[in-house]
Amino acid sequence: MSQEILHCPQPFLLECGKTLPQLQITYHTYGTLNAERNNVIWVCHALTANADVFDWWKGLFGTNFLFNPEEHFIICANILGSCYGTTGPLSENPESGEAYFQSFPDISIRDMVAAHEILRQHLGISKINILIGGSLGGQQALEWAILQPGIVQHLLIVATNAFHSPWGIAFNEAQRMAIRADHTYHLNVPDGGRKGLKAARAIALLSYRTYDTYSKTQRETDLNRTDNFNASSYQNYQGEKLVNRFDAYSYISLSKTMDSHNVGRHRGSVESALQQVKAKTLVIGISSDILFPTSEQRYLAQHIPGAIYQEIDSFYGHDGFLIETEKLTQLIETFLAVPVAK
Ligand SMILES: CC(=O)SCCNC(=O)CCNC(=O)[C@H](O)C(C)(C)COP(=O)(O)OP(=O)(O)OC[C@H]1O[C@@H](n2cnc3c(N)ncnc32)[C@H](O)[C@@H]1OP(=O)(O)O
Ligand SMILES: N[C@@H](CCO)C(=O)O
Repeated sequence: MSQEILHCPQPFLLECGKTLPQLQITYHTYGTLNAERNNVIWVCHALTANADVFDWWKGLFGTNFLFNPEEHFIICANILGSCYGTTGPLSENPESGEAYFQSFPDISIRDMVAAHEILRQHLGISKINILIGGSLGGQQALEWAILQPGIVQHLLIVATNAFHSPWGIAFNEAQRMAIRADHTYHLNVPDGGRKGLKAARAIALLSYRTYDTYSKTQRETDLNRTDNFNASSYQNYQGEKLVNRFDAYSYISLSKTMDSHNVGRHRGSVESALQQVKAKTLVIGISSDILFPTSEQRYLAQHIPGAIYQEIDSFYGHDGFLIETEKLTQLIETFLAVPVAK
């Protein structure tokens, strides 16, 4: 595995019309590009993950797993706006000499893809054999396959959508309200908004799991308890866990990126945008996903030419895309066994 940083000193024009004076992209690679240059797997990560896909998507990625460095050249870049080494709200704005914090400009999924494109060209990669992502990662992968239809050969998208739903936006807004209600967020300091972020993650967890997951994992065994329930402690623990590895400014920036995801923007319609995809596409839904319900993936498969839809029956809800790696492996292996039509 190698971790690298690409420094791009040129201004980076964003979809909103503003410009970042410079860009830094942190990325990981695993394995080596083969002589035919046809073994590239590019992973687009979700909201709070990072470039180390072997750490957060174990079971699908890693030695002895389907996507392994012996066979494949695997690339994963930290996304624009995040806090794991790529330019984001805590990066220094070279024009002011201070971190951006709330002044970080609005970014979009297309901007994230534009940053991936810079890295792809820097690495001299002309074809991506497999482009994969779940959730916000799937939104990027889909946009990329529309923007650059000639480059992606296989598109694997999980628990994602063509445009973010009012339901999803409402969840994100509730989380941003929690962060903005924390007065420290408005101080524009690196640990500003920690309490708000903790509450935001607790809200988000409700959309990543289900009634049944909570009933099973947080069930009370003490009949007489009237306070300090397991479910409460779990919400606090999960909030604290995120606060210890993420910041509120990146969180708000990335959640707004998810809200504005819409492949139809400036393309006439969502359906005609999806028609642009040339890659052989597998769309996977998760039966218990309440955040990105399976109707969204069925819609994708209906409008992406030749796409195949498969569903994972999972107990875990939306985060099943990170957990159900055996089921994902089976579906993907079967899908890849059919060669791409020439
Ligand atoms: C080093 C890193 O973390 S890098 C990871 C980067 N993060 C990502 O990429 C995001 C993607 N990952 C995720 O979202 C998650 O890790 C998932 C979905 C894969 C798994 O979720 P988890 O939070 O691990 O599982 P789950 O919801 O079952 O929670 C288990 C945790 O809650 C704790 N917990 C469970 N019940 C309770 C409770 N009642 N009270 C307090 N804590 C509790 C467990 O002890 C466990 O703690 P641990 O994470 O310290 O081991
Ligand atoms: N659990 C995921 C978000 C859901 O897509 C993450 O923290 O990145």
